[in-house]
Amino acid sequence: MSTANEPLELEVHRTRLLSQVVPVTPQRIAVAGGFTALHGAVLARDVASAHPLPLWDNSAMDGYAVRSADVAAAPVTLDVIGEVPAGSGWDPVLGPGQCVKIMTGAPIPSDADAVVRIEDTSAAVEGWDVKTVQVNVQVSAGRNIRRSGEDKKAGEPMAYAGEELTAARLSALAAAGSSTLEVRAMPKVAVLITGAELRTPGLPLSRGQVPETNSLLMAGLLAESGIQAATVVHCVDDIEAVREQLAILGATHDAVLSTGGVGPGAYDVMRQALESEPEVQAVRVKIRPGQPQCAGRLAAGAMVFALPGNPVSAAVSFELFVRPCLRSMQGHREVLRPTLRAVAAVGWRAAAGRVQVIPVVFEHGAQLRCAPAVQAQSISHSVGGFGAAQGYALVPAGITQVNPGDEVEVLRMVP
Ligand SMILES: Nc1nc2c(c(=O)[nH]1)N[C@H]1C(S)=C(S)[C@@H](COP(=O)(O)OP(=O)(O)OC[C@H]3O[C@@H](n4cnc5c(N)ncnc54)[C@H](O)[C@@H]3O)O[C@H]1N2
Ligand code: MOO
Repeated sequence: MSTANEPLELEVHRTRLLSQVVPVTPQRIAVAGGFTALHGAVLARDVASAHPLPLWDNSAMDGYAVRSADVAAAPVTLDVIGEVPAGSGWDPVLGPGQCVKIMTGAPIPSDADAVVRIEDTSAAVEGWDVKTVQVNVQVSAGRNIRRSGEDKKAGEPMAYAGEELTAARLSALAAAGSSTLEVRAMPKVAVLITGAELRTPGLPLSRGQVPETNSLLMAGLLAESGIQAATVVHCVDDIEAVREQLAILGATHDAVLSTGGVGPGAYDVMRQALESEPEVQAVRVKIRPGQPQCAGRLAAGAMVFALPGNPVSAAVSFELFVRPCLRSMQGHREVLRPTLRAVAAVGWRAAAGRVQVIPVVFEHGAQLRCAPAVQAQSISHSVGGFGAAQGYALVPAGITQVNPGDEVEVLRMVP
């Protein structure tokens, strides 16, 4: 493990980690029956439309497909020679004064050039079983017709490598004729928890013991990033036991996240277990909270992110370093969450000399406002106040004080 003597800028540490990312191998998945594998996955290739959208000129309304010239003198009565329901391939020949019933989405007969809505007609009998129909309005050519290719042309780019298959994008590609898609799946992630003071939540606590909550935190943050934690392991505070776990998890996962044990203390086993790893760096980052970080690539293969144990420090580290790397592994074009501007509803002390990453709650109104969810002087351990946080304010290193009304940059995690 290499150790940086000087504290690193946030971007320097993040850029170095991103340079160590190896993207997950792409897979080709059939769209039919492939929803679970495809939804939320990231395209590994650009995709173009296989056919025009809509496929053919079709009706936008339930009504009658007519020759517009026949209804120029409306009201007029037309002969109804048949019906084109959705899904029908029938292309009836229409003579002068003839029309067909047509349903929304059905192909327009080649001889018709407009559709009259059923509301604009009167039939001799109730319902659709009619031989003649009176058309009460004029329609111009093209009225109520959805043209082939007006949405997307055949061969038009539909989506690009690095874009996520949202519900909208996945259904668009299926509509445009994709039968298989080449995607990168979610990385397989393990969570490794150390700390002799930790007890399963709900168990009685002796003096010095605390509920183990970082596994819930990490699994939850992963889930909120679209990734299911594949494995959660609780390991005793023993260097050899931790090394053994790192070797097992590192060979079977794409990434291993741990919390705790990266400080300089004698019991900080994670840092000590990683000392033998040549591609892992121990650094102090110029942020507060989240200064001590050990991260890089394990000899076993996976990337490792050994995050500080303080819960808010671990959550901040996840947001700033882990999430971007996991998104990069998945091939996401955008790995960073976009920042917004918000107005500080109250003032607080910043972390002069370091970027302060302070959990905030948002107030909605004419402008986005934010207020700290925890005390600015003691962010890292304040798991209680953090529970209400909806995002973070990022206060630059040069600032010592945020005043009410100041604009700050924020990351918004909860809508
Ligand atoms: N002498 C120094 N001490 C510390 C320094 C330093 O530079 N010199 N840095 C401080 C900073 S900053 C941080 S951050 C922490 C990093 O500590 P560790 O990563 O070694 O974390 P632990 O000591 O294991 O735990 C810290 C804190 O978090 C609680 N914790 C840990 N794991 C969990 C969990 N799974 N669930 C709930 N809570 C957890 C733990 O009980 C401690 O309270 O070091 C400072 N010290
Ligand atoms: O830098 Mo540590 O992560 O605040 O408490």
